[in-house]
Amino acid sequence: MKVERAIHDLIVALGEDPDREGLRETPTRVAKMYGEIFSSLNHRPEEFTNYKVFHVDEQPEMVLIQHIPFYSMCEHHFLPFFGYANVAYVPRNGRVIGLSKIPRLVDFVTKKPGMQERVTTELVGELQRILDPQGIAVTIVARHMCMEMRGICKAGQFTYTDKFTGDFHDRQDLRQEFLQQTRQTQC
Ligand SMILES: Nc1nc2c(ncn2[C@@H]2O[C@H](COP(=O)(O)OP(=O)(O)OP(=O)(O)O)[C@@H](O)[C@H]2O)c(=O)[nH]1
Ligand SMILES: [Zn+2]
Repeated sequence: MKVERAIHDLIVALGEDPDREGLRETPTRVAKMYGEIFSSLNHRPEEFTNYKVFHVDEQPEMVLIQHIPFYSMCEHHFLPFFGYANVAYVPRNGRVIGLSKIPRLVDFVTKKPGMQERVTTELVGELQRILDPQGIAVTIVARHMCMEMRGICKAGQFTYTDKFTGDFHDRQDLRQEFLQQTRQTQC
């Protein structure tokens, strides 16, 4: 209700007519939309991400989910930034999580106002907390609408961020394998 009222007031403040046909239901629609794209707000990570941990007797060198699409909103302008995340980890003592949980984690850290750097480090932080693996690699490539449709107005630029911990930080061969495997990723 508060968001609906705020959007109604915004429409008026922008000089539009909140009662014209196309805008009449807009406050309700936008409130519903924010509920969807900011669905991680007001959730503590621990309650949202208490995923089951499985054990495998023999573990692979790395588990990599690549090209995970995401949409988020920049906290500076409330405009979208979107792209792909690549997430890998080296299990410790055969401890793994369900594959679907990695894209779920990406959704969790992107469905709130944020910055690409924080999305990158929060992904690492959450995976560390859940699995305490021997190493984590995260790369993100994204386009930022606040740089494309306003301000500096440069379309088609890609912003790349990464973070490597543990084995991915210490072992160049492993990091190279990860980077080679994910090289094609664009948004
Ligand atoms: N580091 C970082 N910056 C971001 C991200 N998303 C948007 N920004 C930047 O946040 C900055 C906000 O800067 P301000 O100077 O306060 O805002 P502004 O006057 O609208 O800046 P301009 O975009 O340069 O017009 C801008 O430079 C944006 O490009 C992000 O994910 N990471
Ligand atoms: Zn922005």
